[in-house]
Amino acid sequence: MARKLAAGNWKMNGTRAALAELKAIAEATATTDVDVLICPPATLVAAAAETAADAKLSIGGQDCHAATSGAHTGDTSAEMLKDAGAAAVILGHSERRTDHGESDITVRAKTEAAQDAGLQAVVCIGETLDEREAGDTLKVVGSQLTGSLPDGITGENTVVAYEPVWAIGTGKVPTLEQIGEVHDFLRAELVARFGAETGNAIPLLYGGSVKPGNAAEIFAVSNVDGALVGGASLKAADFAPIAAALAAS
Ligand SMILES: O=C(CO)COP(=O)(O)O
Repeated sequence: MARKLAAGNWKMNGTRAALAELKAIAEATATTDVDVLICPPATLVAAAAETAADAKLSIGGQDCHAATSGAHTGDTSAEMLKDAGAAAVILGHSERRTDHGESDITVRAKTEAAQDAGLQAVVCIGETLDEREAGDTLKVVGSQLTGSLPDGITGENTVVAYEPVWAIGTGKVPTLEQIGEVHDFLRAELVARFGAETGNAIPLLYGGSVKPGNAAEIFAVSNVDGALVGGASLKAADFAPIAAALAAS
């Protein structure tokens, strides 16, 4: 069985003032019986890790470079994130695949770098609306999964997040049947490639317009082990009920 994980992706939102909200999230989820991860922008990782030092909540980055160091202006290595107090890093988010042209090969190299640095990799995949309407969803996410995950991963160092691109920040959510179809498929693919023990231990998150009002029904879908939450992770009042719904599922 995979562990349950409520993860928040703050994207490019938040200055030091947002640390007060992080504290509120840590307090509001302190006794919630699921893993909780918040990924603030890189500028806040060190301060966030200090803020959450005594909390069970973990802090993660939103991207890392595949190299450990070197001439890569503007980039951050996995080792640097780890050094700043991060426990995890989101990789291959559709906004990075689109805005920065990241391919599965890039994401796979970053995933290896993250794991070498001792970070849990939260690897994101998901189809566009055109791909869904063409009936290609399983083909697309299957190929992203195969291409983005390196060999030798474990249920501790890897999380997979299914985020349909058309559901991100739009308020549109796939039907529960559509989510279930993809998650069951991903689970089967993971088990086929990594074996039953590892394949069943890798948490499968759903992401895309998860809110307090729809979280419980999404968490009831088979092979949904948690959520990667964008907008609703910015406020404790929204995020804490989502984590609570996961704990109750
Ligand atoms: O992209 C997401 C998380 O990585 C989802 O964002 P929203 O929850 O704002 O739709």
